[in-house]
Amino acid sequence: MSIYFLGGGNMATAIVAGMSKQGGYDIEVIDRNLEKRQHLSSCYQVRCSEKLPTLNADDVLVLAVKPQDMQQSTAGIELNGALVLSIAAGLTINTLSQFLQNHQRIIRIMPNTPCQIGLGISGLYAPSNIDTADKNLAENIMRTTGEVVWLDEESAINRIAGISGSGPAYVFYFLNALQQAAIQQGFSTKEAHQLSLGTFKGAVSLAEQSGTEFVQLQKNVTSKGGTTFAATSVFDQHQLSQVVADGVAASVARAEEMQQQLAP
Ligand SMILES: NC(=O)C1=CN([C@@H]2O[C@H](COP(=O)(O)OP(=O)(O)OC[C@H]3O[C@@H](n4cnc5c(N)ncnc54)[C@H](O)[C@@H]3O)[C@@H](O)[C@H]2O)C=CC1
Ligand SMILES: O=C(O)[C@@H]1CCC=N1
Repeated sequence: MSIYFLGGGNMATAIVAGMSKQGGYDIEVIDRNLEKRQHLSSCYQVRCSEKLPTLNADDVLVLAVKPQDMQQSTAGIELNGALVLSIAAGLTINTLSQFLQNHQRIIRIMPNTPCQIGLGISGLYAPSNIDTADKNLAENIMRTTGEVVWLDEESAINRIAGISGSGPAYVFYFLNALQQAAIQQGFSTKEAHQLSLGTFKGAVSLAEQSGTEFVQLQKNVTSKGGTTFAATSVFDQHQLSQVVADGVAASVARAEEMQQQLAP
């Protein structure tokens, strides 16, 4: 059995990194970009090529090109019954099946970039025609990259994209904002980076290890009339929680809109 990746960009590289670290998989990445192929084959135990070969029924094809490139990229593929795992946002099983000559052995996955270091979290959805062996295969592949959550309905893929799929970008956004604020307070760029990252690392590990609710952990930092309260009061005035919820809703709405636009 070989695992083929169609597209060797950011997300495919993150998954390949996780899988390579665990080992035991025969992986081939297909990318039209020479630099990407050179990067992948020099960093990981993978073969790289420009064109997908004819597949066998026991192979797995991971569709990892941009949603807008999927139809063109999959034209003429000879699957011969291979299992297809699609990580693309906004492309339903139905749409993918139409791109792939009515192929029916398709599982959707919504991963995220921390898969690269084995700390990803991926949502998986399989329609009712998919058997347990295929589900286990998909789950085992994604477990090499982190946590796995099975979803009961396909629409949940759009919703999980707005939380954990896009989520690392939200965290980096806040990290950068904290770094910029530290620079405004007179710290060097390097110090500001260390302070922001160290704060996140410590807070996330504390939340994980203590198992305490996030709200309680926030209270534990916040002295009455103190400095934290002064900061979080400003966040509340700007309704930062609502801003986050609106951002997530916009992400989910965009996935739904892409679904409409990209359906044949
Ligand atoms: N980046 C992320 O955090 C996440 C991305 N995804 C999904 O993953 C997919 C890929 O996204 P990224 O990796 O971010 O994009 P990317 O642009 O980094 O990678 C796409 C790759 O596909 C290659 N490509 C395009 N057409 C091709 C073709 N016909 N044959 C061979 N290679 C071709 C490009 O050269 C590029 O390297 C998307 O469908 C996206 O919705 C899902 C979850 C998270
Ligand atoms: O931005 C995107 O469309 C992709 C899907 C989830 C994360 N990145």
